Amino acid sequence: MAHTPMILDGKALAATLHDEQAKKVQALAPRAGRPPGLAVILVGEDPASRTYVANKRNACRKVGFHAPEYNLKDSTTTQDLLSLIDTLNADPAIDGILVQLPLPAHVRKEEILLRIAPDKDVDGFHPANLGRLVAGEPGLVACTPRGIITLLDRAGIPISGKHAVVIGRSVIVGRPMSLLLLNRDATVTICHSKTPDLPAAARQADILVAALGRPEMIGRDYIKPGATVIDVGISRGADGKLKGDVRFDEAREVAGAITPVPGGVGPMTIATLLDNTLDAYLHHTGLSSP
Ligand SMILES: Nc1nc2c(c(=O)[nH]1)N[C@@H](CN(C=O)c1ccc(C(=O)N[C@@H](CCC(=O)O)C(=O)O)cc1)CN2
Ligand SMILES: [Mg+2]
Repeated sequence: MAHTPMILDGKALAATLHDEQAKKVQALAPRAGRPPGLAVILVGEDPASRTYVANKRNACRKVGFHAPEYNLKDSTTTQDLLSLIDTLNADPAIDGILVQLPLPAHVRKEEILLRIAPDKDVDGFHPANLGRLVAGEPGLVACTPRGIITLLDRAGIPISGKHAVVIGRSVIVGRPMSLLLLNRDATVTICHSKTPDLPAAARQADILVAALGRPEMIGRDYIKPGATVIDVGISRGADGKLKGDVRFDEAREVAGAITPVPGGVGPMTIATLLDNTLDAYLHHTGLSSP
């Protein structure tokens, strides 16, 4: 009989989370006298970024957030963006500020991310929040890795005591992912382009997180039978189809559980952005979760 892994359906879980978020907004907004507010900033015309930002704004509005959108020209300067962030930092209707990445090359990204008030940093990219994660203290955590933890938890996949291998060391995914897994008592190996014998390192994993950004690089030989495989990669092939970093058809024959692309990690990133904004809203209003 063919082996069938558990499919970790991020799209379905994101829809459930959005229902839960809408109920929380309904319960909390009358007490706070305002809904949660997320400012969504896009600079330039990158088509993928436009799609993600539209999806974020639509998700926010569906659950009842106040979600002003700032679509800025590619020629926007670092100074223009800093001024906008200062205004939003001071705006009591705004709980979270989202600056979609990548920014145009002429914008000084580090300066922008540093300017966002840490308590409104719903992407978790500010050094203050990264530092809290390193220290194992509560703070806002990057959406993709936090969303992956939620996906594992809701699927009942244990983390404590497991060996997790994270391929990729970006500040957006690989590094915070490794720390979140470590904070949940996994034994964590971080791999990257200079890791010798990457397949052998990956085969140690009970939980394998592929976030290297190389389409369909991870095949059967990287996966221990029964492992949970989380595919963070997303790129569009010449045929127009979305591809992950994992060869899904090979991986499904060995993995115990696996995320599809699309419909796995991506929708969880957006659902988690809303969870982070709700956390910031609770902090700002002094309310507790219903
Ligand atoms: N400020 C940020 N910038 C970026 C982040 C981020 O978390 N914060 N992450 C990525 C892009 N990203 C969110 O912004 C993102 C990527 C993919 C998806 C998603 O839902 N993907 C779908 C497919 C969508 C499609 O058809 O293209 C899926 O996987 O099913 C959501 C968010 C970089 N920038
Ligand atoms: Mg730059």
